[in-house]
Amino acid sequence: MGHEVRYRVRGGRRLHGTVFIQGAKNAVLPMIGASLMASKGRTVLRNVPIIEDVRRAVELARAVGAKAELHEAERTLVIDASELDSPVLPADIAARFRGSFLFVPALLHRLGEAVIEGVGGCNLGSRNLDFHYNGFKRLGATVTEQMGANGAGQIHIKAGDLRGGTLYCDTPSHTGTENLIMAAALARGTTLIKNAALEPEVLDNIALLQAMGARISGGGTGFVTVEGVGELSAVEHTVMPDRIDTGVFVMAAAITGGDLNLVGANLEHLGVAADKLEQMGLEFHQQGAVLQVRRERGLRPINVITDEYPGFATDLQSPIMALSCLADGPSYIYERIFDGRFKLADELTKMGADIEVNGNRAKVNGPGSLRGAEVEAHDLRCGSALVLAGLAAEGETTITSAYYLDRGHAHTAERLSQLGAEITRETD
Ligand SMILES: CC(=O)N[C@H]1[C@@H](OP(=O)(O)OP(=O)(O)OC[C@H]2O[C@@H](n3ccc(=O)[nH]c3=O)[C@H](O)[C@@H]2O)O[C@H](CO)[C@@H](O)[C@@H]1O
Ligand SMILES: C=C(OP(=O)(O)O)C(=O)O
Repeated sequence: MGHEVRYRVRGGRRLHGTVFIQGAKNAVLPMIGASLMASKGRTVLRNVPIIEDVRRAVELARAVGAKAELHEAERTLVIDASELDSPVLPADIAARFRGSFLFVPALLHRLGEAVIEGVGGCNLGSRNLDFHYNGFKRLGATVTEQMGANGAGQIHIKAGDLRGGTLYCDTPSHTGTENLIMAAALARGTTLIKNAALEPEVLDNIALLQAMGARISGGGTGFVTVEGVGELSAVEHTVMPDRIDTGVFVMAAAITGGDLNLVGANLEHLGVAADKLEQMGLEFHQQGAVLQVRRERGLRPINVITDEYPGFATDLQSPIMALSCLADGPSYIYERIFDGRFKLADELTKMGADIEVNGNRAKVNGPGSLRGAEVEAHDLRCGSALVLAGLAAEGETTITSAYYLDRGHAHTAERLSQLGAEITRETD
C-alpha cells in the first residue's frame, strides 16, 4: 500500500469562506475507461480531481498500453489509447480501486479479452460483480476463472462476437450500468438495459459517450437503450462536480456552525440528502454555480435511509453519522446498500460518541460532545467522517490509514485550512 498517511486535526474552529468543489471521482473513473474505447486521437478530460484513484487509473491505463498524462495544476488528463497492447489488469494496481473494473469494456472491444487479477475499492462488506458478468455474457462474452502464474485466481473475459441484447441489473448498480452501457456501445445491434442506475455520474458518462459518437437514449429513466456503432472518437469533456465532496463540505459547515461558499456545487445532485440536511438545521442558497450553506441554530436529530439516487447516498452515510453525534436527540440510520459500512461507529465511540449498531441499523444517541482521539479510517467515507468529527472535537484527533481518504478527496488539508480549520497531512 506504500507509505502511511495520517491527518491531524485540532477541533473547535468555525469554518468560514470559499472552497472549490473537485470534479467527481465516480464520474472521472468510468470516463477514463470510456476514453480507452477511442482507437484514435486524444481524449481530454477537464476538472479532473487530483485524487489517488485517478493516479491509479492513470497507472492502469499505461499498463494496458495507453499514453496518459495527468496535468495536475491544470486538473486535465490527456489520454491517447491508439495503441493498447495488454488485456491484463494487474493486481498491484487494479486491486487498489473499484474503478479498475470499468476498464473491462474497452479491453473487450479493443483487444477481444480482459484478464482481471483483482478489483479493489473500499471494503464495505459484499461487493459482487454478478450484474456485470451476467450482462457481458448476455452480450456474447465468455467469463471463466483460471489460476494465474502466481497461483492467484484470475477472471478471463473473452469478447467473442459482442451483439446487442436485453440486459438488466437486479438493483440499479452504479458501475454495473456504466459497464453495460460501455460494453453495448460498440456491440453489433441494439441493447436494452433495464433497471439502470440514475446517478448523475452515470448521466455524465453517457454525455461523454454520446459526444464520442455512441447512440444512447433513456439515461435517467431506468431503461437505457444503446444502438451499437462502429467506432468512437476521442473528444474533450469537463467532469461534473463531485456531489459527495459537496456533501462533506456542507457537513463541515454544519458540524462547525460555519458558513461556506462552495464553488461548482450543485444542490440538486444531493437528492434527498439536501432535504435531510435542511431538516437538521442547515440553510442553502444556490446562486448559479455557487452553493452557499450555513448553520445558525442547533443541530436537530435525523432519520436516514440510504438508497440509490435520488435517495440518500450511501457515500454520505458516514459523514452524517459523525454530524448526528452532535444533534439534539437520537438519530436513526439504516444502511441499505452495503452490509459492512458501520466500522466508523467504533472509531466515533473512541471520540466519546454513543452509537448502538444492530446489523444495518444504527442509533446515534445525541446530544453528545466529541473529544480528540487516535482513530483509524477503515474506508474512504469513514475517513471523511473522522475528519468532520475532528473539526468539532475538543483537542487533537489523529486519523491513520488515511490513504483511503486521499483515494477520493483532493487537497483535503489545504482546502479545510483555507476555511480556518487546523489540519495537517503527514506521511512516514
Ligand atoms: C467507483 C464508483 O462509482 N463507486 C460507487 C459505486 O460503487 P459500485 O458501483 O460498486 O456500487 P453498486 O451500485 O454496484 O452496488 C450497490 C449494491 O449492489 C450490489 N451489487 C452490485 C453489482 C453487482 O454486480 N452485484 C451486486 O449485488 C452491491 O453489492 C451493493 O450492495 O456506487 C456505490 C453506491 O452508490 C458508491 O458507494 C460507490 O462510491
Ligand atoms: C465506496 C466508494 O468507492 P469505491 O466504489 O471506489 O470503493 C466510495 O467512494 O465511498
